[in-house]
Amino acid sequence: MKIKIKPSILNGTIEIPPSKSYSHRAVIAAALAEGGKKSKIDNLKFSVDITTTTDIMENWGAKINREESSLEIIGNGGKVVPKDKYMQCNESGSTIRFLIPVGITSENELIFDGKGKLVDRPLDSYYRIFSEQGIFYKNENGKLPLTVNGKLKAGNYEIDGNISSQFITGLLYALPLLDGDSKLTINKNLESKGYIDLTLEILKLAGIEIVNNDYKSFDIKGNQIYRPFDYTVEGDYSQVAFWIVAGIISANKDNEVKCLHVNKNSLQGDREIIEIVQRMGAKLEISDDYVIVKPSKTKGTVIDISQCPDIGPILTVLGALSEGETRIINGERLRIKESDRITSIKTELNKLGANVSEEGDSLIIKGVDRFNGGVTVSAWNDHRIAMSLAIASTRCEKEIILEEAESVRKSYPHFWDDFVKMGGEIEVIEK
Ligand SMILES: O=C(O)C1=C[C@@H](OP(=O)(O)O)[C@@H](O)[C@H](O)C1
Ligand SMILES: C=C(OP(=O)(O)O)C(=O)O
Repeated sequence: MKIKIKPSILNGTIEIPPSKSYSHRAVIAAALAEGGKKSKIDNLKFSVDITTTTDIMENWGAKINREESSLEIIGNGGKVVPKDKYMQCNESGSTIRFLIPVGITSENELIFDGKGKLVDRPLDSYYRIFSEQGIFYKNENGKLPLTVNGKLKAGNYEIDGNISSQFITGLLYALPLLDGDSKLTINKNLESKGYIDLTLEILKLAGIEIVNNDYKSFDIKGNQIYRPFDYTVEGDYSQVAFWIVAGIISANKDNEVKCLHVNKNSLQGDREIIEIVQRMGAKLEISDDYVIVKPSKTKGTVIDISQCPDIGPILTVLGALSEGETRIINGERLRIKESDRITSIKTELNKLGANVSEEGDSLIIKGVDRFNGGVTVSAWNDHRIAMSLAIASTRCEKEIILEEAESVRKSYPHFWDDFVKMGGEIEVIEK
């Protein structure tokens, strides 16, 4: 979809959508629970990624009743018996990396497929385990589809912590279901650590016991049983980041953007957005479950993005409109998301008139007063790039055309409705 976005001033109150990361985890844990009793998950939105995970868990034997923004699940008792061995993971890294090990906690032949950049996103950490355990797997040139045939064995596992935390989450979900005890050791630096906290929180809620040895290793007893639970998903810090930046860069100093469902005490790693923008000089009013953002003059800073990669693109927008230089460092993992987010955000913001360059895995951003706009930009089929450019458009002099605007459906399908509700002006040029 191609849309025209007119420069506009965003203002008002926004309901932040539920956390995608918590939603995946809650659906999977509830779907693995002992049968009979229902789990209920409230405040769930069916983005493409969450629908993808839910569909697979249904295929694997969970009984699922979907409402508009909630879900009731009767679990499969921790035994994965697929109705169909083909799993379409679409573009969701979380889905495929969480579910590969879970799928082979029972002896199975499974085909995992994907779309877009997921076809190439790394899965080597699992291939190494398959080779060690003699589990059959096949993929052409290292790309999806991937066929796996076998069953995981309890024992010692090792994962590098600096590629994707999603492998660790996948194993933390799978290993409790195996016949014996396991130990998962994390080599190298653990990045995206906050996501492991979310995993441990939901596993605990489902009655799964894991001993966390300071994130260096995890002891996991086998033969554990997932218990049903009721759970309400909290607001998504990766998404609130867009609205926080929208409020900060607003050209009208009397504006206010109020973001609802923002848990002050959240374990989400992207909560870092609050501290980072405050450090840059943003004026925020923070309550237990909402944040009010006032337009503020911000100053460049150094941002280590290794623990909160998903807010990298929108922080680049803020840096590009802040005084002086902003450096976003340690961004290696940004390159293996839905797009290479270092290159995609740099390229598109520079088309608008920003001054962003790449230096290794860092973004070096020299602030400008405003963007020119008046050009066509692409979302690179990446939801976070689409939303970042939408927010950037509010400080353009001229309207912009955004290609692949539909990519927001991956995590935030009603983003454009919210954008318009907040005062944004868009026109669909090509469906
Ligand atoms: O576990 C999760 O829910 C996620 C982990 C992160 O990935 P990495 O650990 O690969 O950085 C993040 O980028 C992704 O959007 C969601
Ligand atoms: C990288 C993301 O998700 P995933 O890894 O689940 O595809 C994201 O939502 O930005």
